[in-house]
Amino acid sequence: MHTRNKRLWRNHKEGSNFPGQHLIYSKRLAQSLIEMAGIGSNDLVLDIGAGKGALTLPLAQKAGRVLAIENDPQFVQKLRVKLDKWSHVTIIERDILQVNLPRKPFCVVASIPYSITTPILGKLMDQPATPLKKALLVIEKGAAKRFTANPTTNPRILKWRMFFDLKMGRTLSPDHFSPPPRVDSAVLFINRKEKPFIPVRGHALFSALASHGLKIPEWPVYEALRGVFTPPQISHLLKELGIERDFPIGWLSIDQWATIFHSMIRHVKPYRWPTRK
Ligand SMILES: C[S@@+](CC[C@H](N)C(=O)[O-])C[C@H]1O[C@@H](n2cnc3c(N)ncnc32)[C@H](O)[C@@H]1O
Repeated sequence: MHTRNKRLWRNHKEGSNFPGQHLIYSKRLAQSLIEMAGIGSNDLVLDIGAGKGALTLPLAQKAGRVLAIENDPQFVQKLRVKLDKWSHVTIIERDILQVNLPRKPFCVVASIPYSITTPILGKLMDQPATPLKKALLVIEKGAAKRFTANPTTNPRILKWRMFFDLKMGRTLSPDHFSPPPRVDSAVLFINRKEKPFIPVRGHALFSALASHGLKIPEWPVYEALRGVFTPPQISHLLKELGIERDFPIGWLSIDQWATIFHSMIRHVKPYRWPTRK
């Protein structure tokens, strides 16, 4: 058997029965992902779904501190053996969705379980006060496209993008993983904006505004926001946005959403502001 096929077969046999355990087997790929992430010796880095440590070990060589989170006991055992001598690596045997995130600034470099991609991203970005600096995630390519689409009609993604830049990087074909997933994967970069588009304390109000406005994304902006802005305020807003009266709300850019939010704070009486149902 060809060496690579042998390795694939061995990994396949050793892998547990849980779906989503598609392990990176190329050291070169792991190394290049970590280089792309730009991790340095002062960084605290989370490896979410550490598996057998494909990313954890090279991360340990670069980062100041690594938290490797993995909920499969067999993989955790392997991680403990592999990372025994690295005292700045902590292995956390838990479901990532139950883990308390660090209170000080941290980065993430991870090839995550695809089935819980949105909950993981939510955990990292729903509360913009969470001190996430940046992340490089390997996720399903379709999901990476959805999170980075412009425009987006998803209020949750819109809110994330008030605080973070989301960019899609290189595509990774299934043969980069063992066992290979059925779909292409891609790198997703998340970087905290130097200056957020809206203040952190306004994030819940922004969510309410975006959910209210995007109930029917095909609606024109004036129609979709009628319950919040008065007719004269809408006319003023359309000028500020540089759009025609019948422009569909679902076509607005991230910047235009920030403009709507600021215009609401400045001109609309608080009793008219939308609240999250
Ligand atoms: C796509 S694999 C990646 C493994 C490793 N990072 C690699 O690249 O080789 C995802 C890993 O997440 C783990 N995992 C799945 N659900 C998890 C959860 N809720 N919390 C923590 N780890 C989880 C799986 O056991 C698996 O090891």
